[in-house]
Amino acid sequence: MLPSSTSNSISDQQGLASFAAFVIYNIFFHPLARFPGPLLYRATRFPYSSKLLRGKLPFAMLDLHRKYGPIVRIAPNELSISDPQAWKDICGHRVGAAAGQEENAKWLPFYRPTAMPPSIITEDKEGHAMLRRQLAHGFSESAMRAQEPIIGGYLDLLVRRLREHAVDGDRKDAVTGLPTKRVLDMTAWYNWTTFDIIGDLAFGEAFGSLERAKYDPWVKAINTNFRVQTLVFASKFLGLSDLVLVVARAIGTLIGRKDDHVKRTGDMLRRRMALDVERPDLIEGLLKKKDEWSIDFGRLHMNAAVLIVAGSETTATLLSGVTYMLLKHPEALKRVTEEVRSSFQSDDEITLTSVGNLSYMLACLNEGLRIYPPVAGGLPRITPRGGATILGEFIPGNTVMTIFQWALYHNEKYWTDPFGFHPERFLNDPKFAHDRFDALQPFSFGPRNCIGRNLAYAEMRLILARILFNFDMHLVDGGKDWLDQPAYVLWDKHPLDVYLTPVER
Ligand code: HEM
Repeated sequence: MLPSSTSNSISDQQGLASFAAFVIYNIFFHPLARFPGPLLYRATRFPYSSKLLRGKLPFAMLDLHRKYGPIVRIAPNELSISDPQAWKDICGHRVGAAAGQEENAKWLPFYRPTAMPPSIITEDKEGHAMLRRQLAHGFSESAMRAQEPIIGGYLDLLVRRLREHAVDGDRKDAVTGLPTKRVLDMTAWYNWTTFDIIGDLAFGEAFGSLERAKYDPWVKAINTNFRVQTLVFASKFLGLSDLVLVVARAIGTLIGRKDDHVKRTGDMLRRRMALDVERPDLIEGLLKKKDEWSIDFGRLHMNAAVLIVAGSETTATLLSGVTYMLLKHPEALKRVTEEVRSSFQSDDEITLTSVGNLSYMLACLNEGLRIYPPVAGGLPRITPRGGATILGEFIPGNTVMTIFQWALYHNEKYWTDPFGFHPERFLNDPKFAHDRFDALQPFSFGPRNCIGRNLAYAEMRLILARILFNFDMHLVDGGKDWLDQPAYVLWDKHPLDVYLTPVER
């Protein structure tokens, strides 16, 4: 029998040899070998995983696309694709030249790195089509009109709570003699607002965050959960068993709390189901025809939870980003504030219909979506077994393909001054005539695009209009670059500290 040190060294050598063979295969013989990219990215998934874990992947993609062009091999089996046409080719409806072609499915190791039931986001084509049909009514124009009073109630509450919190009634400023201003983290306030709204629209009751001016623990856990999912996904490729262990423990502790959350949201959903009236909310479509098609409570619950996550964090992120960009650009802030204040005499004139006329504010929101897309990271798809044609190139089967929004929106090939905040680019300013507006798809594209797009725009316009109408805003730490944040799939947002001065009328 060999001594254990000798057998270890033999197995070490074997391990090394098979790793070397794996690397050589990836670089020279893999079906993606002809695609350009840095050697280390083509050879292994280490550089990708390391950037992903540090929240730097979308930024790294911009550098790679500048150097290698629109198709870059960023892992042995993955291409990053950065071109306006990519949306149609990868995510678009299978019509025209693509008619009859199979869809590029969502890449499940990324979307579901741990065992969890499927939701509308991760369902297969048939399951997705059915859920989408059932949910469509809740997101229709008429449903949104019916939801307006529900949303309006939370916006009244937001303005009231901000007026109460903007100043410290007990302390006076030594110079002005006025009550001392309080620092408000607008990121949190936007989060509380959108979570309360979507809680009501998906479960029939709010989380009570605005009322308490405090994060609900379930909401807080969502962010942690996103990061844990990223860790699990990346650590699998890195083969870091220690890290996986840490992750597993982290999940273990989370699961302890997660059981409470699952029970709580389950109870919320049961209460909503027990309501014996039709309610114009998002979940109604799934409940109404439940008897005609089979959706069990578990799937219903999962989809309600997805509505909460998809429909709140994203909208709050964009509002935080736009607020920051406006505060950094006083000219734009002045113009948008004037637009809002000259359009309305009182809060109740700010409605779904009337905010539709605020064209400069819409341009600010669109520029915000470009500079700070809420879904900054990539959402990978996989080609069908027979391959797919993307940007006129044949891509072999089982290739992972990803569009990184942040990288696509900051490439000077498609945008004039891509890092500058220029709302006028969306108002036909000739300076930006060559911009590729078709590149901008913050809500994704095709049959699996965002079903909540109109609701998101409605919320963003209503919330921003109410804030600008009621408050003057100043950044607390004017010089800090708030946009310098880690980007995973979503952003890991810093607090956005602002002073608010209520406008008296
Ligand atoms: C600025 C705000 C928003 C942004 C940027 C955004 C972005 C996106 C993106 C990029 C996707 C595609 C996900 C994928 O391909 O895997 C998506 C899907 C989805 N979003 Fe949004 N979203 C926003 C607001 C909302 C709102 C308010 C809701 C309301 C509940 C919502 C509900 C959904 C749902 C249910 C899906 C899955 C749709 C499907 O698979 O058919 N989103 N969103």
